[in-house]
Amino acid sequence: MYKEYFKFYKHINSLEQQSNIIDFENEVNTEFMKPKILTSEFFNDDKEILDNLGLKSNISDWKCYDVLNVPGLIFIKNPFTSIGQKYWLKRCIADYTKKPNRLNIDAHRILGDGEDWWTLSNKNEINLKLRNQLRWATLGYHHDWDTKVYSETAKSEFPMDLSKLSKTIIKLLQFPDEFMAEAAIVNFYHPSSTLSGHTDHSEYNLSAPLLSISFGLSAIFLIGGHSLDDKPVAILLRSGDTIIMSKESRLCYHGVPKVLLPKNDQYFNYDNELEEPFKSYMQVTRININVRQVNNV
Ligand SMILES: O=C(O)CCC(=O)C(=O)O
Ligand SMILES: [Fe+2]
Repeated sequence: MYKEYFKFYKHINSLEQQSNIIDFENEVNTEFMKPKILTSEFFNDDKEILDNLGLKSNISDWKCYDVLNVPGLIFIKNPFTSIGQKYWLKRCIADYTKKPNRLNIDAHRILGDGEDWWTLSNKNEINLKLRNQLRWATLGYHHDWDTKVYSETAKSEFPMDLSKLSKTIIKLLQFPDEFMAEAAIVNFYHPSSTLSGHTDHSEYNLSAPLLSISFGLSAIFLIGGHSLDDKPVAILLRSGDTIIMSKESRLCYHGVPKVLLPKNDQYFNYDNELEEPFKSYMQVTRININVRQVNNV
């Protein structure tokens, strides 16, 4: 079932007549989602912390939902300020892609000693091709995509700011345990990119939630059950939208069958006031930051 739906959504060209896609921009459809009430305590005490992390500091601006078809899946409608989005985008593009973090293009040996992907991609026209070759960066524990294991020998320091952001969002959602951000994958998508259905099961701690933040182009996120035979639901993710995979949903099949160009998404919300070269890169890019706790405490 999952694969058939994936194929279907991969080939759609616009959102028109796609009434099956859950779109949190529209009226809240109580059949699919339940608004989640956050207590104001944290907000009142820590407005400054939220502001420093690029998050909206008023509780009334946070719109969170439980996705009823997928128990444990929480959707947060863009909790970032416009300044916050720009900050995180630039961190992903220009900083998290530097050593010691690992990139898919490391294997191609394109970057010389002391060279980094973003600086080199912007040096001249020829290197523009390099821009499109980056698909992912791993931070903290570097996930080995071949062996699918996290190893103590393949590990670098996890960025403090991203750790703080993840901990704060998890705390706001009133999860009982403190979240330890130990591994992250930053995915870079272009309009023709897809990510096929998979489960993230390599972490030793599978009861901790997984945090997934998207920026830039909108995309269809397809999430099913614990088996590929379960019927999936399609959710539209726009810039800033954040999802938490916890409890049952933590081990559900999920993927990205479609990245949408702005002209195909009437509610495209990304207010591209970036300076070059970030601006032109983000016109054709979706970034997803996937943060995981690896170990048990
Ligand atoms: O891009 C997304 O929204 C999902 C990424 C993902 O599932 C992963 O990196 O494991
Ligand atoms: Fe995943």
